[in-house]
Amino acid sequence: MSLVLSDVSFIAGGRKILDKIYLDLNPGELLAVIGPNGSGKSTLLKILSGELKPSSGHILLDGKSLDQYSPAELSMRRSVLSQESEVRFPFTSEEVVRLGRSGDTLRVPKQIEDTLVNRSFFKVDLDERHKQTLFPLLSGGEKQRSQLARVLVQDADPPNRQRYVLLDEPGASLDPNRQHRILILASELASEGRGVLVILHDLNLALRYADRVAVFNDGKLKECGKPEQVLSENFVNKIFKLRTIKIPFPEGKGSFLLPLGPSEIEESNLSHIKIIQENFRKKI
Ligand SMILES: Nc1ncnc2c1ncn2[C@@H]1O[C@H](COP(=O)(O)OP(=O)(O)OP(=O)(O)O)[C@@H](O)[C@H]1O
Repeated sequence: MSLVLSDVSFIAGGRKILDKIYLDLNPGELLAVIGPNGSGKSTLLKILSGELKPSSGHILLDGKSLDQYSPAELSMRRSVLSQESEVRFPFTSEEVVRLGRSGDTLRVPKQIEDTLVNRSFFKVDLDERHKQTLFPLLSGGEKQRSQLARVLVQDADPPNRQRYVLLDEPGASLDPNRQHRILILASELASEGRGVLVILHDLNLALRYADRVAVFNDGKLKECGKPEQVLSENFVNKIFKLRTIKIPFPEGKGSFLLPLGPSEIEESNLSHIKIIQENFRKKI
């Protein structure tokens, strides 16, 4: 049982946006997808969710081709947070969240739906005031958390639990505290048995929370593996053109990447950075 991309390419506007991708998302894991702007991450998510059809290749959802599922069947198996989260209608935040259960196959008695809605709002740290606020009047971070609550509300208790949760930059508008909390929430969803894919730009969130990281560049999957192994200083420099220092936490509890600046910085401007780097290394 998994969500598998096999030899998937996507061509649009005369360009290969995704090039022969093999990737799987397994129940119980948090997979971070990272890569520079325009590297194909959101396109990948749209293909995995069934929103876009690949130009070639196959997608298998629990052993069956994705296009053999009806939209209603798909909505019971996977939930999706896309990058675009604007709502143009004058809906309250609560009305937007309830849309997450509007599919025929997701209908439940009102009392159960209310419990799911309240639980989802609680998980994303939104209260009664936010619920009743018109969506367009919410702050950017509140809109993003409402949309995440809409994704969470699609999920029910076993046996109707979603198998796969696909999140495109869920922390993009969030403050640093909430960025961590969203990743903790994503980890919990994974530890309850779901396969969770999260597109991220913060390499340190990937290092800290992901079980695996898939790195895209120019439409190609460059690496996929344990974040600690994949995200070396050299690799990050090569893919993101970003100089970093990798600093280990004590007692082998992972590490984080200290960003120093774009690799285009002239060597002569790096003397102070080299001193910081040396000092760190001496301390550790
Ligand atoms: N339908 C399309 N027609 C033409 N070009 C497209 C189409 N869809 C995506 N692209 C292009 O494909 C590239 C990858 O887009 P995508 O949104 O997948 O990148 P991304 O890695 O998610 O970027 P970001 O980090 O900026 O969100 C971009 O250059 C985009 O303009």
